[in-house]
Amino acid sequence: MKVVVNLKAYPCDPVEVATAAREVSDASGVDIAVAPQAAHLERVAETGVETWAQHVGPVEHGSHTGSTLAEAAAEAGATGTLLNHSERRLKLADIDGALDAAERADLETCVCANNPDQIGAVAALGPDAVAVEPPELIGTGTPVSKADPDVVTDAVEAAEAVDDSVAVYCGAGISTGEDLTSARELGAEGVLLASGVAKADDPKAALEDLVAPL
Ligand SMILES: O=C(CO)COP(=O)(O)O
Repeated sequence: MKVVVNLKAYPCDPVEVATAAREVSDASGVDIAVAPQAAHLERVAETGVETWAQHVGPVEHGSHTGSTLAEAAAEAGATGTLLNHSERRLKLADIDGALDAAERADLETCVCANNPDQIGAVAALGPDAVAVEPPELIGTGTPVSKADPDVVTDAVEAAEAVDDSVAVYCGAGISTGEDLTSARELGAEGVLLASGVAKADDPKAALEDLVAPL
């Protein structure tokens, strides 16, 4: 199972979370990536943790003020990127352009989507992974794997029908080892989570709990 910890714009210490993630990943052998704010990519990458951008734009070098250039994210140490997060929605053409940008910069990609139909559509664009995250469960602490397990199994089916080489992750409300195990039993190959770690009093303990059953 892959674990991607999205720090969003939460007021946590990105280096503390990244260091904890690297230590837990090293101790457990579980692949854990951290996606901080773009301005924190370099400091997070310096901890040695697998570092992802939260977004890159469908742009090349040029006149694109305020964009996140895939090459700049890679130079800062990112090796992957989320795209089309529910809080950073893109038009289909821009997802396609951002995937091209990520490929140019050699970034692993995970395209998020709200539901299984959208998962099928974005899987067709050829990302490395897709992640189904029902927006109404994001940040609630109620895991998608319990509240809406069909969303996960239907997303796995939808992606497989289009391209079975695309990994399927799920997210929203995931915070415990039990949530992770249920996600795996439903066919997910990874999870995306945020508040369960970024808002935890002890992010390292939260990560240890998360990977304990693996
Ligand atoms: O949006 C998410 C991960 O990208 C999920 O957020 P929560 O883990 O806070 O529900």
